[in-house]
Amino acid sequence: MDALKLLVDEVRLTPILISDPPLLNVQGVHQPYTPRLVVEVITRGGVSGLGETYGDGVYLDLARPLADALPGHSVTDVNALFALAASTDPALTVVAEGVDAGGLRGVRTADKLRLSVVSAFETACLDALGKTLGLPVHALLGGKVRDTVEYSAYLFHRWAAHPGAGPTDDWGAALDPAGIVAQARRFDRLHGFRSFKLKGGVFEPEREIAAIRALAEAFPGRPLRLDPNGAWSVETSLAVARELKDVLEYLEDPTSGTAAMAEVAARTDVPLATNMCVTTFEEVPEAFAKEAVRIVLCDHHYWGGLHRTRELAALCRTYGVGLSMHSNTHLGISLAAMTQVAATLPGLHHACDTHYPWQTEDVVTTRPVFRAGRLTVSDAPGLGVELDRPALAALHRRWLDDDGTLRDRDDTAAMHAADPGWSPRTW
Ligand SMILES: O=C([O-])C(=O)C[C@H](O)[C@@H](O)C(=O)[O-]
Ligand SMILES: [Mg+2]
Repeated sequence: MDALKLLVDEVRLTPILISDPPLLNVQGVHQPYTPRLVVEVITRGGVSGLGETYGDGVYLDLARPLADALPGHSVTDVNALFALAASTDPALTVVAEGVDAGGLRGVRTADKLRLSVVSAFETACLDALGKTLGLPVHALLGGKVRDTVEYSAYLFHRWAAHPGAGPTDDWGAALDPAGIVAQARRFDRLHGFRSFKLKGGVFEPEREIAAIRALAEAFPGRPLRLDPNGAWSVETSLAVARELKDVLEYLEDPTSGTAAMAEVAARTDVPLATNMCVTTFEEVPEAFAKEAVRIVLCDHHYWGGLHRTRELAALCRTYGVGLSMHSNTHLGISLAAMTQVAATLPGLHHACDTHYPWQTEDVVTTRPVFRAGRLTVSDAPGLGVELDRPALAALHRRWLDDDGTLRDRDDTAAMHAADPGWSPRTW
């Protein structure tokens, strides 16, 4: 193997806007179109590797200088990406810290944003390396321990249509327990998902408890999760846990922050999971010491890539904490990366989240097919996906044509289109 062929020759960044249904969450409603960034790394050997991450302006500001700095580095050198990203980071001082409006991903820090950018570059480098060597990405991570990866259905309260213009679909509204059960039945029929996660924090807890109860009745014995993204007080969380203790696989981020999660955890037997209070390695020691969570949702976008996802998995294994996987709105490149890394994690005992079934547009040539809620782990070189260049160009054109309103995801702003006085609620 000629090592020179593994040097990065060019990096292409393509911001896109993809259609998204009017899914409701504690922060508001999904915009009709949401930004994603496609990262393409081309080696001197002429091989192209793909990665995907958040596409809002703050991510683009971090991605552009990293893309400029990467040529000349080897796609084998993924550990060096972190230092390279830090050294080329122009935005550190201007990133506002606080709660991320769109992503519901816990406290927002410049570091987390940078890791999410690095993750797409790491994935692209591993894809290029795998394609060059004729090996799947899972082989570069030490090999798969399973041939299929299980995903769960991601249920949302939702409107039938976006207010004003926007993409449409035939799912209809789901605003009550019957609507959620109908949605679950359709997911079950279409994709065979065994477990169901309901996005909560939208309506008063009683209505969401009723939706979970209705699911338990419609699908006896199936794993059920409820995730209000930290919208409840400690007492409300405990009341919900009491009501649903016999049917929940886990309760995800019922309340905000490690201290409050630890208080809930100490007073209920329902396992608590998180993708909000443990989102960085720095947050792990306190959360594990306080036994605030029994399950951490990994996410290669948050944690800085596929290798770091494996590091998180090792930590969880060490401390007897379970592992699941989080998902935000994403396309087929990220789904392939999620599946490749999930295939290598021995301690992954919960079905992974994925928004993918809600996404009708993609930049890969072949849509992955869920069978019995599972994806087969690809053994093709790299991630096993190919870029659909005309689709990428069309979605990029949409991004170019946008006047800037949709280029930064803001679920609260999207909600204001329907209800100008709306503000996020807590119970
Ligand atoms: O906590 C979670 O599972 C998420 O934040 C997933 C997504 O961000 C979801 O809630 C959304 O996009 O509305
Ligand atoms: Mg969550």
